[in-house]
Order: sequence, then structure tokens, then C-alpha cells
Amino acid sequence: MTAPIPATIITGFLGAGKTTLIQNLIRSAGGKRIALVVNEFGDLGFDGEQIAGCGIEGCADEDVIELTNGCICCTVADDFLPTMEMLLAREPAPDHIVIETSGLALPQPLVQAFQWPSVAARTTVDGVVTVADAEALAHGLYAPDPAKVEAQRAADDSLDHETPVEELFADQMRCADLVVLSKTDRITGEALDKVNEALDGKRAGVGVVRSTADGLPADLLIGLGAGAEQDMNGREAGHHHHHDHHDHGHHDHEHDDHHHHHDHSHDEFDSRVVTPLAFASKQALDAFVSAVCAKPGVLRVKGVAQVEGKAAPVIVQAVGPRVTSHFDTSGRPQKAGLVVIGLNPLADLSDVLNLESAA
Ligand SMILES: Nc1nc2c(ncn2[C@@H]2O[C@H](COP(=O)(O)OP(=O)(O)OP(=O)(O)O)[C@@H](O)[C@H]2O)c(=O)[nH]1
Repeated sequence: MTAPIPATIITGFLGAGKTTLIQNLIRSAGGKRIALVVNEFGDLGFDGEQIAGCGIEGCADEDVIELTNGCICCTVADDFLPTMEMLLAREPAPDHIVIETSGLALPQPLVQAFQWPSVAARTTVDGVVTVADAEALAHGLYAPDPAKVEAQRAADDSLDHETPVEELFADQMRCADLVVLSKTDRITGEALDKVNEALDGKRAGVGVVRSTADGLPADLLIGLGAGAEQDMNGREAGHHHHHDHHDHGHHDHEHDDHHHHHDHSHDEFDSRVVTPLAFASKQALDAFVSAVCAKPGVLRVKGVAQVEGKAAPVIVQAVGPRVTSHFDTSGRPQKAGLVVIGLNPLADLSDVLNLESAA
């Protein structure tokens, strides 16, 4: 059995900056074959010459953009499942699927669609990334052009016309595994801090990263490992979220660590690989990752680690205070190592690391 193909859902209101984020994600994805599913054709603004039919049965030429780097962009109107089945049947299969939702559609039903039998075994929701427009929020708005959002809503019969935009925003936040605050280059640091505080109230425990017109590196956005379709608890539209609590245990391991610069178009971000030998328990690993994530400027930690006495490696993922980890019983060989991604310069991790080896 092959590993399920991870899918990232990008949500956010009209004009929030989803396309900008996705364009940079694809640019910085290295050799990964990314299949992009978008709601509206032409949304991506790529050149006409990059457009070519994919030859997939049932997928019309005008529905598919195959980018020069091998990325497949396939548009869907309402037919989400057939599109997914089509992508999963491709040879070679995509490494990752990115789905851009239309501005008003709630992500929850889309996440739940991944439980459908024909796709459930072959794909998983790697994470829901909600893009929120910091500039609009700083001005007390949810989207840069509220009139356009209302027009979009009025034009779409499938949308509930009653729910206030504020509630739709709250629902998008509740479903998020990662919140991207876009357009942070257009407001003052002070205004941005206020926006950040207001967001914390909406969705405590979820990582918030700040973005500009340059977008964010793919590394930061994909590989969240959320398995969201199996974890709807707390994501439901119109309910309050309860978030996980992780206890801090003792850590008993050694590591070496080395710096490593990613091939980003800008060096706003930096990453480092920490290679721990083994942790005393999965709890100890989670606590260690929490401590690293709590360092200023650290945005993500992800990777593979060993727990003493266990043959199966642990796959760990963390964004902000949210750490998820599980034993990988697939038997696939995995190289131990944790990648720490953060703002450049990356926080000094030596105290956390020393604490670990002293324990
Ligand atoms: N200065 C600045 N501009 C941004 C940023 N993100 C997006 N923009 C601009 O904001 C506008 C809308 O961004 P898009 O990426 O098209 O937003 P979207 O969410 O995909 O919009 P729709 O597809 O229409 O729903 C574009 O003109 C972008 O260039 C940002 O972080 N900083």
C-alpha cells in the first residue's frame, strides 16, 4: 500500500491573498509534483503558453493548466470527488495536492469529503491553511472589498445568504491548522500586533504566520500532517474549539545540529536540522518540540524521531503551540531528524538543546 497523498486546503475570503500564497508555494516546492485544484479558471494568472491539456479522461483541455515545472492545475466547479479520483489515478501520482477554495465556501464540508470511501484511503488532509487579510482586519473588515464579497455571495445559489460574514470568518478560523496573515507589509507593526491579538481570541492554539506579497516557502505551508478529516473535533462550523494540551516531560537524548539554508527566493526564513538520537517517550518528544516551537520566531518543527524501546519511528509535526505526532508503523525506512523552520536569523536553540542533553 502506498502512503496517502497529502492535500492542503487553502481557504480565505475573496482577495485575501490565497493565489499569491499558492504561486509562491509552487515556486518554492523544489522537485515536488504539486497538483493544484482551483475553483475558478484563470484564477492563477499564469501565462497562456503554460496551458496544455493533461490527457486525463473527463478533464477537458480548458480545465487543466500544466505548468512547465510539472505542476498540474486542474479546475473544478462542483465536482470535487471526480477531480480527486482523476488526480489520484494519474501516473505518476502527484506528491501533494493543493486545493484553493472559493472565497465563501466553508472548508469544513471539503475536509469531510476526504472521508469519502473512494478517496479516503489514498489521500489525507495535510492541513487547512486559512488566509486572513491583515490590512482588512486592521480596518475592521474581513476582506479587502466587502461589497465584492457580498456580490459573490448573492451570485452563488449554493451559499447560505443569511450567515453574517463575521461568522463565516470565524468558521474558516476554526477549521485552520495554520493561519496566514497576509498583507502584513501594508500595515504598521502596532496594527499588526492588534490584529494578531484579536485572532488569538478566535482560534487559540493555532500557529499564525505573517506573510507579504512574496508569499511563504512551501516548507512552511505543506507537510503539516494534520489528518484533518480524521480530526473534525473542534473544527465544526459554529462551535467553539477545544485545543490539545501537551504536558512537558523530561527528555533524555543527545543530538547534533547543523544549519542549512533553504533555496528560497528570499532569505526571510531559515531552517535547521536537529538530529536527536532518541527520546525517552513520545510525550518527551512532544514536550521537546513544544519547547522548540515556543522560541521566538520559530514557526514550524517537523520530522522523524526515535523513541527508546520502540522500533517504529515517530512522525512529528508542529505549528506554533500545536504538536501532533504518531508512530509510523508502515515499515518505510525513515531518517531521523527534525527540521526547525523560522524567521531568519533563526532563534538560538542551544538552551533547549542543552537542557535536553543535561536531562
Ligand atoms: N502588499 C501585499 N499585497 C498582497 C499580499 N497578498 C496578496 N496581495 C495582493 O492582493 C491582491 C489579492 O490577492 P490574491 O492572491 O489574488 O487573493 P485571492 O485570495 O487569491 O483572491 P481571489 O482569488 O480573488 O479570491 C492581489 O493584488 C495581490 O497582489 C501581501 O501579502 N502584500
